[in-house]
This record gives sequence, structure tokens and C-alpha cells, in this order.
Amino acid sequence: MQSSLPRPGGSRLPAPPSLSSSSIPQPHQPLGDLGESTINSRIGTLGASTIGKPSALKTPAPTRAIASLKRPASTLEHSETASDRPAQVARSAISQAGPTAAIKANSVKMLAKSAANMKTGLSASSRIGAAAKGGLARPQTGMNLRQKQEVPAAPSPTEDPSPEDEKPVATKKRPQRAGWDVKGRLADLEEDHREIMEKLADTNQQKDMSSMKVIELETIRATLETKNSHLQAELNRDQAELNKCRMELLEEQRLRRVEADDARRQLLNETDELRRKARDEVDNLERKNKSEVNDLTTKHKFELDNLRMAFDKLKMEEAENKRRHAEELASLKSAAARDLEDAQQRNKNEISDLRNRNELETSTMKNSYQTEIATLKSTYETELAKIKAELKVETAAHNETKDELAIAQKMNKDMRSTISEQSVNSLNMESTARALRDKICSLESLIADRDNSIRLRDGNVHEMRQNLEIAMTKLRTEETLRRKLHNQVLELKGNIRVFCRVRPALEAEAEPAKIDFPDQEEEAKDIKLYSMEKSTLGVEAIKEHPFTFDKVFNPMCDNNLIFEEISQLVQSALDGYNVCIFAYGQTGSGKTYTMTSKDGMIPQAVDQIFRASSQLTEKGWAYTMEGSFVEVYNENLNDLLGKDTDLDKKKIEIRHDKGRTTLTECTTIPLDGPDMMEEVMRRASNNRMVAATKANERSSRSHSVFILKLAGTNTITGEKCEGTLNLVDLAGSERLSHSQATGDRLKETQNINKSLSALGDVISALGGGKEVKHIPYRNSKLTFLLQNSLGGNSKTLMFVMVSPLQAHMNETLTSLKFAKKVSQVNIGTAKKVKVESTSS
Ligand SMILES: Nc1ncnc2c1ncn2[C@@H]1O[C@H](COP(=O)(O)OP(=O)(O)OP(=O)(O)O)[C@@H](O)[C@H]1O
Repeated sequence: MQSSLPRPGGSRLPAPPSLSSSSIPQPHQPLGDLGESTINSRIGTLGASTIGKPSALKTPAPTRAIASLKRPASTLEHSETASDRPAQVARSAISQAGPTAAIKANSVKMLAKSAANMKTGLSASSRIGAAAKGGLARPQTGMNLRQKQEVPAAPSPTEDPSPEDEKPVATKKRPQRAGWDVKGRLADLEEDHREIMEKLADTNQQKDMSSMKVIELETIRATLETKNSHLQAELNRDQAELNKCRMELLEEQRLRRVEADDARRQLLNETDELRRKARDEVDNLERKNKSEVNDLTTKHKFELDNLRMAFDKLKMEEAENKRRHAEELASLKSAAARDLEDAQQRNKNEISDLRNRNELETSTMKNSYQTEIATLKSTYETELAKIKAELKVETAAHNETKDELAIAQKMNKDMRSTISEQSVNSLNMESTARALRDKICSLESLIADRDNSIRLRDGNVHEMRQNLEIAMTKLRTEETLRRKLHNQVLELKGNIRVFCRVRPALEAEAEPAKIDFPDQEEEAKDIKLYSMEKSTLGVEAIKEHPFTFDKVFNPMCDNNLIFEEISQLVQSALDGYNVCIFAYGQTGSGKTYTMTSKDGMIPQAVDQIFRASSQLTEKGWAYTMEGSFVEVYNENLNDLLGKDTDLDKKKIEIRHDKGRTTLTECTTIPLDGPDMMEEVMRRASNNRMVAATKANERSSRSHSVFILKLAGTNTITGEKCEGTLNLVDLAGSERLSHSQATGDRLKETQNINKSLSALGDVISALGGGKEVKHIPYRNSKLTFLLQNSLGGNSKTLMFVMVSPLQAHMNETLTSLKFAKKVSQVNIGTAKKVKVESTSS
């Protein structure tokens, strides 16, 4: 059996030097001399690699070995009778079982040898007996017998070429006994038999331990899976709850903010309105008051001035009257005095005349004169009384004026009281204004209260924000945990996963192959194909070809369903892993349909990445993405996003630096949104069409690689990550006979074979573990391009595409065998691409 993967072209790939010691279980590997630790470590490796591969767990290697051990038990019974077939039986036991079986087989062989020895010994003893009877004890015969007995014990390369015979089960070395010492030799054989049985018991114990370990590992795997699903469900529930809370919180915040704003605005409006009204009222009142006071003051002043003037006039009139009366009185007095004097003079004259004349008459005359004086006196006195009465009237008038003045003064007083009343009014108004001011103050305090409550609400909002922040931090922690768990789950599932997809038969296609999907309703991991095989005798019989992969998709499965299965792997690229997804299969098996059709893996992967990255922004992650699309044709790289005129002309170099791959002179398009992807796909398909005119069916004869580079930074935690997603549509894997191809076709064929077998070699070498120092990435452009995305630091998925046609059965079987080998490779645990974090 060869240790290399089968060459996609049907022939086997050259065996990589390390593959004999790789972790792929090799049925013919010499395991008889493996120690317990080695066995345990193998079991450990098997357990680790088969966790997450229930198919593998169905018949784990040790169990298979145990199962096969049951067979030697029956063989043991036969071997005692059929002593001529011991080596053959042992070989078959070894080839079917592991190290335990090797030991068992050894014991079977030993028993067989013992039986043979016994036979020989018995025939020798009978012959000795016969010789003794004849009296001839011939040592020669003894020699011959010994030689005969030693023949079956000697390892013969033709009889027993298996490596376990090189190191047989050790039994105690015993002194050689003479051929005639049958009893002694029988005792030795029994001793050997006992030792072998002891070893067999040991081996059984080891086998039981191994079984226990397998059961233990299975339990761990089941627990891990349950735990993981619980955690995932919890995480989903938490996330949903958190999203709901966040939405509610945001809605509440928005409502509160709107409410608070409305209230504040209404309050401010009301306050402003009240203030304005109060101010207007106060102003009006003050203005009215002032004008009234001014009016009254001017009126009073005017009236006072009038009164004063009237009073002054009256005073002047009084003084004038007084003066006139005094003058009149004085003139009357002087006139009266003059009249009196004149009269007196005249009288004197007359008297003297009269004295002279009639002294006698004087007395009579004296009386008349006296009477006249009395009359004059009374006239004078009447006139005086008259003047006095006039004075009295004047005085009364004066008093009247005085009264008027008093009235005016009273009026003035009234005016003053009115003014004071007005002042009181003004004071009242002031108090009203003060009350209004108080009201304004109370309103202001109300506003302050409202402000306080708003501040309180703001505090609540702040608290809610803090809670939200805490929730976000929790969410971020959970996101980190999710990433870890997600990647742990994927690691448990194995780093190379193989999915098989059978496309539906197209309308024009006839004669479908018989293909069964035995467990589609359950795990969907199995596929069974049936082919007609001719036996050596020329009899035709149906042969079953069962295969088990990580997932099998029947023709009814659409691209969406398939993407669901790989979406977790795509997510890993966002988490900072290098991911490689291949589509492998013969031409027309559905590779391009699966990878690049409208709802194919490439557009859906990019869509998911955009969706997931935008969801991650709220957890602080910001991603930049750029895409390149290249074609590997005839071991040359072509830029599918560049100018079509550069195809097959421009030389693109591949450079690897610290785990990063760059392509010189290759177009890289920054992807800002899923719409950009349409442009990328359009350009790539245009260039492929142009290329197709250069070489017929070129799409089947070239590998196309879509490279999406993702760089993420968490602005909150300072984490950084870089991942690459490679989506590869491989060239058709069908066998192409070199002899039929010539010229360009031959070159194409050689290059396809070279790159596909290089891919197989790289995967084989990766499965060789630490002992393999060299991984032959440089053997082809394709493997060199994908160097950083194939191997320990990456996660790989291979789609093996299957055509449903009977005509393609042979190619299909070859593809499935290749895929089976790939699925058995364990390339170790993927590690995140290391990027220095900005946080300390
Ligand atoms: N799952 C599917 N459902 C419907 N039609 C499919 C499916 N898979 C493939 N086809 C059809 O089968 C045909 C061949 O498929 P496709 O071109 O994808 O094969 P391919 O392996 O990429 O071939 P090539 O190597 O020539 O590129 C196409 O017409 C495609 O539309």
C-alpha cells in the first residue's frame, strides 16, 4: 500500500518521505513493537482528531483493532489443527489489527510453531522408539530430526515477510534440548505457551484500557458539544435580550428626552409669557400711575397757582380797598375837617359878625349852629357808619376770599390726599408687581425644580448609559468568549474539513448514476455509490463504494443551505484566522456554480463578512477589507481585476513576509460595501471571458482564487486582528491522458496535474506532524500562493464536487478517494494571525 494521496489523475501521488510516519493510520505499519505510551499517544491523537468527526468515532481505530482481534481467536483454534497456515493467519490478523493484534498474532504463530514442533517431536520419538526397537540408536537420525524441527522456526522471507516477525514476541531463552528429549521440549513449549498467554492477558488489559479511554474521550466530546451548544444558545439569548434592552433603553431615552425637551420648552414659553405679561402690566401701571400723578400734580400746581394768584389778587384788592377806604376816609375826614374849618371859620366870622352884630342873637344863633353841627356830626357819623359798613362788607369779602382760600387750601389738601391715595395705589401696584415678581420667582423655582427633575432624569439616563456600557462591556467579553468557543468548536471539528456536494442532473443529461445518501435525515455525512465491476472470472456484480465526510449535500441542497454550513468558517476570518475554501472536482461537477454563482460561496461570504463586521462595530470593532482575484493558469498568475490586455503578459510575483502574502502588480480593491463585490465579480468574469477566447475551456483549465484580506481594530479594547479568506475554484480534476494531449493542451494538463498533486503533497506533508520538516509549498504556484492559508495557522475546507452521471462514475470515485485521504489528514490546531495589540 502506498502512503501518498492518490494522484487526482488516477495514478498515485509520489509518497512524501514522511508519510510513512504520519498520523494517518497506516494499516501495514509495523506496530507490534509499539510501547504502551506510544499506543496511548496514538489513541490520544485519534481521539483529538476524531472529536467533532462522529463518523470517525463510529469505528475508531482501536475499536477496529479490537474487532479484528476477535477473528484471530477463531484463527487460533484453526491454527492448532492447520499447522501449515500459521504465518498466513498471523499476517492477516496483523494486517487487520493494530499493535495488540500483532502480539496476538505472534502468540498464534508461536502456538502454531509449538503444534508443529510437537508433531515433529512426536514423529521423532516414534522414530526413536522404532530405532530402539531395532537396536539401532543412530545419532545421525537425531541430528536430522533437530534440523527438521528447526526449519519451521526459522523466519522465511517468502512465508512471513511481515515486519512484526523481525521482532517476534520474546520468550525465555532455554538450553537446546536433544531431539529425543521430547518431554523436556514439551515442557519448554508449555512454558512458552504460558508466557504467551500471560502476554495475551496483558494485551487484553491494555485493550480494555484503550476502550475505556475511547469511551472517556467520547463522553468528553459529547459534554463539550452540549456545553458549547448551551453556551451558544445562552449567548444568543443574552445577545437578543441585550439588543431588546438596548432598543428599549434607546426608545425610553428618546421618549424621555423628547418629553423633557417638550416640558422644558413649554415651561420656558410659559415663563417667558408670564414674565412678559407681568412686565407689561407693571410697565402699564407704572406708566399710567406716573401720567396720572403728573396730571394731578400739574393740575394741582395749576390750581394752586390760580388760588395763589386769586389769593394775591384778593390781598391786593383788600389792600387797595383798605387804601381807598383810608384815602376816602382821609379825604372825607379832611373834607369834613375843611368843611368844619370852613364852617367854623365862617361861623367864627359870622359869629364874630354876629357877635358883633348880635351878640344876643348869638345865643339863639348858637343854638341853631349847634343844631347844625349836631346835624353835620350826625351826617358825618352816618357817613362814617356807612364807610364802616362798607369796610365791614369789604372785610366780609376779605373773609369770603379767606374762606375761598381755605376752600382752595382744602382742595389742595384733598388733592394731596388724592395724591397720597394715588401713592397708595402706586404702592398697591408695587405690591402687585412684587406679588407678580414673587410669582415669577415661584415659577422660576418651578423651572428650577423641573430642571432638577430633568437633571435627575439625565442622571437616570446617565445611569442607564452606564448600565448600557456595562452591558456592552459584558457583550464584548461575551463576543471574545464566543470567538474563542467558536474557534474551539471549529478546532474540535478538525482543521481540514471535507464537504461533498452532488449536483442535480441537468435536463439534457441522461443515465444518472446510482447514488445513495443513507443518513440525510440525520447527520448527512454518508454517501454510497454503486458501480458495475467485473470479477476476474468475467462475472459482473454491483459494487458498493461508501464514503463518509464532514457533510454530504444531496442534489436537493441549494447554495444557501451549503453556505449555512460554512458561515462559521467565514466568521473565523473576521476573528483573525486564515481560511481557505477549495472546490475540487471534475469539469462540470458544479465547482463554479458553488463558488461564484450569484448566490455562491464568494458573494455570500462577502455579504456575511459585511453583515458581521457592521454588527461588530457596536462592540468597538472597525474592519477594513480589500479583495483581489487571481487566476493560476499554466503556472502563471493573472490579475482578474486588472486590464484584460495584461492577461498572460504581466508577471505577478508572490511574496511572503511574516505570515502575510502580497502579490506584486496585482489589483487590490478596497471593499467598502457589498455593492463593491458586484463590481469585483463583474470585472473578474469579464477578464475570464477574455481569457476564455485565448484558450478553449480555460475556466476548467485554470484555478481561480478570490483573496479577501480583513484587518480589524477594536477601538475600545485595543485588540487587533488580521485574517484572510481564500475562496478557490480549482481546475477540473479529471484524468487527462498525456498521450492524447499535444501542444498547449499537453502543457495545460501537465500544469494542472502538477498543481493538484502539489496540493495533495502539501496536505499530506502537513498531516505528517512535527517530524516533517519540509512542506513542499514551492512545488506549484497555487500552493505557494496559499502558503500562509494552508497549514497550522489556517482553517481549510474542501468541497468535493460530484457529478450525478453514470458516465462520470470513475472520475467521481477518484475524486472521492482523494477527498477521503484529505479528510483523514490532521494538520494541527489553527492559530490566530498574530498582530500586535495597541493595548499594553
Ligand atoms: N447545484 C446545482 N444546481 C443546479 N445546477 C447546477 C448545480 N451545480 C452545477 N450546476 C450546473 O451544472 C453545470 C456545470 O456546473 P459548473 O460550471 O459549476 O461546473 P464546474 O465544475 O465549475 O466546471 P468547470 O470546471 O468547467 O468550471 C452548469 O450548467 C451549472 O449551472
